[in-house]
Amino acid sequence: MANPKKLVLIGNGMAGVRAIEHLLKLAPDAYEITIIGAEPHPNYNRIMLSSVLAGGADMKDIIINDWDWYEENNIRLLTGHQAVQIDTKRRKVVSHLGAEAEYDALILATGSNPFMLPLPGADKEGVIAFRDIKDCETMQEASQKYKRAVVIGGGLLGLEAARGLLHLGMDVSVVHIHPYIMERQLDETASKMLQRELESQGMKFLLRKNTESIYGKKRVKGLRFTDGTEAEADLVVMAVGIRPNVELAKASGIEVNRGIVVNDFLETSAPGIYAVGECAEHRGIAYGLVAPLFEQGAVLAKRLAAVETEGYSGSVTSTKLKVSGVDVFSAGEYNEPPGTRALRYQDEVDGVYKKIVLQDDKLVGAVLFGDTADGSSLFSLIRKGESVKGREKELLLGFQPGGSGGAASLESRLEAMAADEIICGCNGVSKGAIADAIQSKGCASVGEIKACTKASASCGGCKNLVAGLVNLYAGDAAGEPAKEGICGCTPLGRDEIVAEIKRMELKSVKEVMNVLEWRTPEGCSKCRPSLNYYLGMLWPAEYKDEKESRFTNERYHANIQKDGTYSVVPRIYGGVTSPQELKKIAEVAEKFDVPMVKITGGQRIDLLGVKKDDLPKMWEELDMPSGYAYGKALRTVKTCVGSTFCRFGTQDSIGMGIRLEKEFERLNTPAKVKLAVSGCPRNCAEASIKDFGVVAIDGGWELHVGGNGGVHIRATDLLCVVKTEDEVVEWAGAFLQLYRENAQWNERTSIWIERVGLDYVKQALEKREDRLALYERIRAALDHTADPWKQIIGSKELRRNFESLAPAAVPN
Ligand SMILES: Cc1cc2nc3c(=O)[nH]c(=O)nc-3n(C[C@H](O)[C@H](O)[C@H](O)COP(=O)(O)OP(=O)(O)OC[C@H]3O[C@@H](n4cnc5c(N)ncnc54)[C@H](O)[C@@H]3O)c2cc1C
Ligand SMILES: NC(=O)c1ccc[n+]([C@@H]2O[C@H](COP(=O)([O-])OP(=O)(O)OC[C@H]3O[C@@H](n4cnc5c(N)ncnc54)[C@H](O)[C@@H]3O)[C@@H](O)[C@H]2O)c1
Ligand code: SF4
Ligand code: FES
Repeated sequence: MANPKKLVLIGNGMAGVRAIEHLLKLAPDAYEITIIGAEPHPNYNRIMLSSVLAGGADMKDIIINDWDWYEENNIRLLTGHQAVQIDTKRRKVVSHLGAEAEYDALILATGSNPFMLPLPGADKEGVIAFRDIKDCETMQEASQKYKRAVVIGGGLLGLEAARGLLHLGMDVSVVHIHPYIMERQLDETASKMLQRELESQGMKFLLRKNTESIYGKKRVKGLRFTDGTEAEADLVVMAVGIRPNVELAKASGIEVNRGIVVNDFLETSAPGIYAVGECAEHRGIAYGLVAPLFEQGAVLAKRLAAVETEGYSGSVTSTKLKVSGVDVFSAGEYNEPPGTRALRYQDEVDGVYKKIVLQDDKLVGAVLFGDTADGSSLFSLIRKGESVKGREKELLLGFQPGGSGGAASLESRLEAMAADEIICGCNGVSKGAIADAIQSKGCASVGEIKACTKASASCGGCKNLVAGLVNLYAGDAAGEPAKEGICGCTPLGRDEIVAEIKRMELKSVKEVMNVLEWRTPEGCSKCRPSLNYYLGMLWPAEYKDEKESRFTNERYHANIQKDGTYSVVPRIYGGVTSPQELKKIAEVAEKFDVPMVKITGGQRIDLLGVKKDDLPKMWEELDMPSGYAYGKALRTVKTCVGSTFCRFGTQDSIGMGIRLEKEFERLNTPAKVKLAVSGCPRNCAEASIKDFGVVAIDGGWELHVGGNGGVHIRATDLLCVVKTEDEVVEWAGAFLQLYRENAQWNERTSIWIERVGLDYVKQALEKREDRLALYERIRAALDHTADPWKQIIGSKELRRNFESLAPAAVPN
């Protein structure tokens, strides 16, 4: 295009930049674009600030478009610039630093301002809102120095802030003006169930409290309420709603009501000026959730690209609270207005509540607590507005607990969904669009689908559904398997192989290769250990481990070193040893001329440089269990000193760590597994980079999963919060077994979780019956394990292997 027009966007946030993304797809060369953003960051996912605060994501993970994206798209970006003037005659915008940008078209996407209650003392240090990265950092810093936090407002934002502050180790109270929390999304029953659940996680509630003033000298010390009571606080977070940011528009003479008034094409009263996002008011509504804002952005992009559009006609919204361990969904009319009827299901044992609201045979609202899996289906029906006569009970109870549960019920749910049902509420992506991305565009993972369709790119709440669709459709594409075989010896993928082993009850590596028509009769160094693992996992009682299918390290139960010697790491439970044990290790090291004794990162002692022939003798003299430092197995359980000695410790992390290690030692896993237990959120045992990390909080334990501190560094995701040590063990066992049964051989939990999605894991573990079934299966597997060093010491035949120089069957 010869003379591109000039487009200026004010507000580098979620709605404005999404509109630009659409526009770049529709008409990449139509405009010369300038973006002016007051924050000093590139465009980021504001929604995920809650997860950053709660330890479920890193700041770096929430960038949507990095600096390079602007450059690649020839966008002039002015960050840290607040637009302060719009000259509508000369069509020019001026920033507070004096930068200017001329426009033919201008988009206002200035978002909202958090509403700050105009209370005496609201200007004190330590009184903040929760809106941007800066607020998030302020809370993180405050938690290092201070203990007591009060959140004013028990809505979505307030509860997510409170959960994050609990994670940061603060004592948190939520002050709410109404008799029950989230009254804008929930009825009283669901709200009370939610409150109980959050209380069990350590959150406190002060209901029916109207704040009168904030006291303290320079920094806040507490709040005073109108009923005369007080609450102490070193940090106050106000989350009492938002107000569209309209100042600039108003000052520029653009029509403003609550928000900047726009028509169905997002046009404001000023020619050439559009508004999109939270700052815009469409048909009397200013939205505060991304789904409608993204819909607006898509319409605006079409308008700017001169592509025909019917315009934006408004949205029905749904919400989900993003608090780990709590499933809450609400859509439409949740409070049974006159003329509606409601159907309810309540199960106090499993903590499940469901309500659907009907009007004239149509579904107009839904509230779900404890089991939100049907949320997207119900929401689709609300949006469609079709009659559900005769199906009411099925809608309420169709997939109630007690069904097949876990992955199977997810699959059947997905199969039953219509193609136009929305899977990703934030981005409005339907089942059909995802199926098409898998089948026609070759997307084979959640990440690829996200890149292709945007599904799962915002709150991430739909990841398990997207992962479920990948499982459902990958493989159907054009009748060909979408996945590659596990190696060149077979076209079959991991899931097909495991399914066939189960179906045909295949019991040896050779049998699998024969029956499944391996291309190479002996297999290779990839498929043989995988098959050995899958067979052992599926038939723990009957399958005899095939040593020759294992790598050298696992055959000799020691790590081979570059000079051909081995290293020996005995198990030291929870990193706790004793003078007697240390003396024994020292004597053995001297006796066998061990050239180096090293303390490992996993709190154990490594005897390096041991000759192969000496291994059994050394194990005999050590008389300690194998530490499995060589295997795809449970390695260490790192612990901090915890409440036994540390003044910050809230729980006995050493005892918990030793219990976990004793419970799961000798467990074979798809790849190595490391655990850690910290006695408080200071997290000295680095639980947030372990496969399963346990962090003590007041009155309970946070369970984190999928971390990795190695080459591919990944922080854990928060799985849930539990109260007792027994629950920690039950969840750990269930999680490890789920991983054992579903991951590919050699796939660390960090990669596996990225592939299947945290929500898949949460859903598979959320029901106690499913957890207990998994736990029983892991116990059954553990019942058939024995310490390999002891087995070798006690068997002349096995000892002989260490004298011979037989080459490894499977090269490393
Ligand atoms: C912690 C948190 C969690 C949330 N969770 C969810 C959720 O789970 N689901 C959901 O749907 N929504 C959620 N939301 C709401 C969602 O983030 C917002 O609806 C969305 O970000 C609004 O997009 P926007 O572009 O209109 O505004 P914003 O994303 O706020 O962007 C506006 C930008 O404009 C800039 N700006 C303002 N004035 C000027 C000016 N004069 N010059 C230059 N720049 C300016 C601001 O600094 C800001 O960067 C959450 C919000 C928060 C704070
Ligand atoms: N999971 C999500 O979808 C999510 C998460 C966070 C934020 N958000 C969005 O961010 C925006 C801001 O969230 P929010 O929770 O602040 O807004 P909100 O308006 O939804 O809730 C504010 C809550 O504060 C309470 N309140 C008002 N005045 C009070 C007072 N003086 N004392 C105590 N309580 C008082 C209200 O009763 C209400 O429940 C909303 O648009 C929300 O939808 C969404
Ligand atoms: S993590 Fe453990 S050692 Fe570190 S401060 Fe907390 S209790 Fe103490
Ligand atoms: S539902 Fe929020 S990203 Fe899909």
